[in-house]
Amino acid sequence: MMYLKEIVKKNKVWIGIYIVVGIVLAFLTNLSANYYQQLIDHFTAGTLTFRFIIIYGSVLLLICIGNYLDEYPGRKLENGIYLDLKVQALKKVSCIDYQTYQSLGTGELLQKIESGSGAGKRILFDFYFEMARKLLPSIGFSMLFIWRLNTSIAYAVLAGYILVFVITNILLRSLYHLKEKILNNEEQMTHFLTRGFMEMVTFRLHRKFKAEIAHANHAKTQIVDSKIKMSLIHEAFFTLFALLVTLIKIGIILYAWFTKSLTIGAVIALITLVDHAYTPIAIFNVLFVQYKLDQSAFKRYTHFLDAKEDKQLQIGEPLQSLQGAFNICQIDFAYSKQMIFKNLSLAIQAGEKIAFVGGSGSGKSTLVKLLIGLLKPTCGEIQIDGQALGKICLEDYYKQILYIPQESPIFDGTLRENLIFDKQIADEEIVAVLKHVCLEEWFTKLSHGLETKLGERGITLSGGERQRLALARIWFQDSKVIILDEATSAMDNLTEEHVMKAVLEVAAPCTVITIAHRLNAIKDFDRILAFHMGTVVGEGHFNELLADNDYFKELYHVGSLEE
Ligand SMILES: Nc1ncnc2c1ncn2[C@@H]1O[C@H](COP(=O)(O)OP(=O)(O)OP(=O)(O)O)[C@@H](O)[C@H]1O
Repeated sequence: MMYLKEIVKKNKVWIGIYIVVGIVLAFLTNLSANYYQQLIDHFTAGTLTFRFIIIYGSVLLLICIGNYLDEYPGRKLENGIYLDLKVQALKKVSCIDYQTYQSLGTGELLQKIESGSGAGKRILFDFYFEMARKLLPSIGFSMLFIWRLNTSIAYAVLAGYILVFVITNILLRSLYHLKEKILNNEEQMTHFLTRGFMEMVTFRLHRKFKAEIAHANHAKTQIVDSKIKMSLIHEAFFTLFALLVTLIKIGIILYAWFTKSLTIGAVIALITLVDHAYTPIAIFNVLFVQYKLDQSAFKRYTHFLDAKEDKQLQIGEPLQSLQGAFNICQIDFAYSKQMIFKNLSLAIQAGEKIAFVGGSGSGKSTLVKLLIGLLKPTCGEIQIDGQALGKICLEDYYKQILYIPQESPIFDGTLRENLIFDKQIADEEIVAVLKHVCLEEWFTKLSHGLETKLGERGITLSGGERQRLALARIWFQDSKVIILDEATSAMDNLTEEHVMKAVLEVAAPCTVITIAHRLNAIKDFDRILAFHMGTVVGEGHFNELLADNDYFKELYHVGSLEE
């Protein structure tokens, strides 16, 4: 509820207006029923006046105007709340803890956000606001007018309310179970859709789509069956409810007929008022059932909003001007139970060009993620320019470093966005940089130039083009530390050599940390660290390691054979 309270606080003025307008409208609607009774009675008694018709007409006119004016705050709040909840999800992603983020599935999460935002909007807008502005005032005002006309009928209407509540609560029990089933299956459905879309090539070549469609069909059947059952239960309630209202109306007519205590106007007004008193109850019941069911969808969404955050992104010691010296002091790190580093220590000088090499799974990418603060050591400390990395404000740190990840270095956006993000840089300057990364010719073929859309994960580019584009960012960012995780692995040898030369030139004053599998690419690096199962098993310049280190020699020869 904390998240909904925040939204209420943000929109308090409009919510206030919306509720007040609703209450006034509920009063006027019931008042009009009352005037209608008097109008009929005056009419039959021959005492109707022009003044009375004007007053009655004015009330009806005010209702029309009020209903129209009500639309503005109504639509503003309805759409605003739903979209605010979606924005909250993006805000959450911006500060979520990296390991928690890794444990989330895209498809299921998207469905959770979609269902949760809709549920949150309905909880506030369709339930709480409707209750405050329409249902409670309507019930209150109609009961008041019924009471004034006849107290016995008012008691009968109240007894009906109690009966309706009892039935609703019985129905809710079976509906909960169905709703949970629908939500689970809807999340599964989006999961199958998202993964089918993202893994199209793998699934097609492994002929997995048949099984995938069968899974999706199973989820579909479950959703459809559960939704039919839910509708049937809802409809059964409505039928019972319509019967109850009909019985009360017949009861009023019989009562008036036997007792002769009511005028024609009063009978008509009572029948209208019973509708005014019971329609909100019928609506309330639908909304209450929906509210209870929405709570389960909203809880699944708030579970994501409550996920662990990386507090260090905003809070921490300020980091002034970065020099780029790292000191890794006796760190331990494990992924759940898999120990990756035990008591690892090493130092990197400011301005040093250092490469991490080693077999697959030896921990190179994990170390890099520890150095950029995405992962946190379970023990020990990483220092940057003598300051504990675990205590500094990461936003300050990220302003001064550049990291090019192994997976998907290009995001869904234009070429310009992918190169300079939100900076303002002249086109000529951007195009000039493309020459350094051997993309000049490729660029001239683009029909939309810098505004060319690159597709999800840069799907319209070759692997080597993606990597060269990502490396071009080095020219646009004033970084003191550049970290590259296999940033040239998809390039041919010639292009790799040319691009790396240009990168090392522009990054001459910076600390450069790179992970490389192709060892020829790091011949000119100041120092190479060879990793094996989370420990450093070799350290030195390329030629030294090739001469003295068996593990490095093996990596080199196997790599050369592969090439
Ligand atoms: N998010 C994760 N959760 C659990 N285990 C992980 C996770 N990421 C990596 N690992 C495991 O940690 C170990 C080290 O992985 P890491 O990616 O650091 O290796 P690497 O040396 O960079 O390998 P490669 O050269 O193949 O990229 C591997 O055994 C890997 O399976």
